[in-house]
Amino acid sequence: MSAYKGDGVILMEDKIVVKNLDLYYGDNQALKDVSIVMPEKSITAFIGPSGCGKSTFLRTLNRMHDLLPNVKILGRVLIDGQEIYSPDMDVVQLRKRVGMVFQRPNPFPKSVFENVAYGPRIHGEVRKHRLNETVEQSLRGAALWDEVKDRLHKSALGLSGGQQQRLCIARLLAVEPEVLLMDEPTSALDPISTMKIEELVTVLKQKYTIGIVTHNMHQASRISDHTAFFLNGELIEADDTGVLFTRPADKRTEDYISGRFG
Ligand SMILES: Nc1ncnc2c1ncn2[C@@H]1O[C@H](COP(=O)(O)OP(=O)(O)OP(=O)(O)O)[C@@H](O)[C@H]1O
Repeated sequence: MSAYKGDGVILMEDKIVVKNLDLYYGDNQALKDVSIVMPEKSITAFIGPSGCGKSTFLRTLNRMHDLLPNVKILGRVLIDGQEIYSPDMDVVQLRKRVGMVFQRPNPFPKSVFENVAYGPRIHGEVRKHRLNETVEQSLRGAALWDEVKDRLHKSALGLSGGQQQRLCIARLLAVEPEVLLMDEPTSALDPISTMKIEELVTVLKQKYTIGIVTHNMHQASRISDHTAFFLNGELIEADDTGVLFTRPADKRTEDYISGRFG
């Protein structure tokens, strides 16, 4: 993996290609000329000190900023070669293809079943047997089925934090996404729940392209294939995780991963 520079050839296995991306919140530039590729069916971790733009970057990949006023975005984001900021992009379809989970699990105050069935329903599925199948497959896919199969019609808010986070992942899987974005998905969880999510993520990469923001460098080195280091809105370095953590090319990366700042 490399930080994408210039107009080179886009490889088939590059699911996401970002070129010269700038993002401004009003006058504050939060992303500066970011160019990177995210290879298909692999995990890319985004690391860097607080406020360096990791979450902002992740949110550009499914146009989450569309919902905020005063945000200006320049540059290009391509998914499967398609410009996601093109005016004819269907944003509802984009968010189905590129799903996101957040730091705090946010299930709806509905049953486990209804949480997972929600997405397929809003995309038009009404057949009961199809919904049942999708809910079961998605919960299995999120390694949650065995824990909830006897309480499908009870409130999702009665689940533990770790179970709620896996439910949020099941909710994404139910609409058959291609890319899963995770913004510090384990930072509110205990070590056992964290381990279960980490195991799950490494299984999910067989089918999905995954981007994960983490403050935990052990986590990044344990689970990711590629790591990107951000500082003050700039992408300083992106490389295979093994390389970035052992032979970083930039002194600032080395200082960060060795704990000298951040
Ligand atoms: N909705 C917003 N409106 C205005 N400025 C914002 C908004 N969200 C983030 N910022 C600013 O953009 C910069 C990058 O923030 P961002 O949350 O992307 O960083 P981060 O690396 O994810 O931080 P953390 O690790 O603390 O979550 C910061 O200066 C932040 O204050």
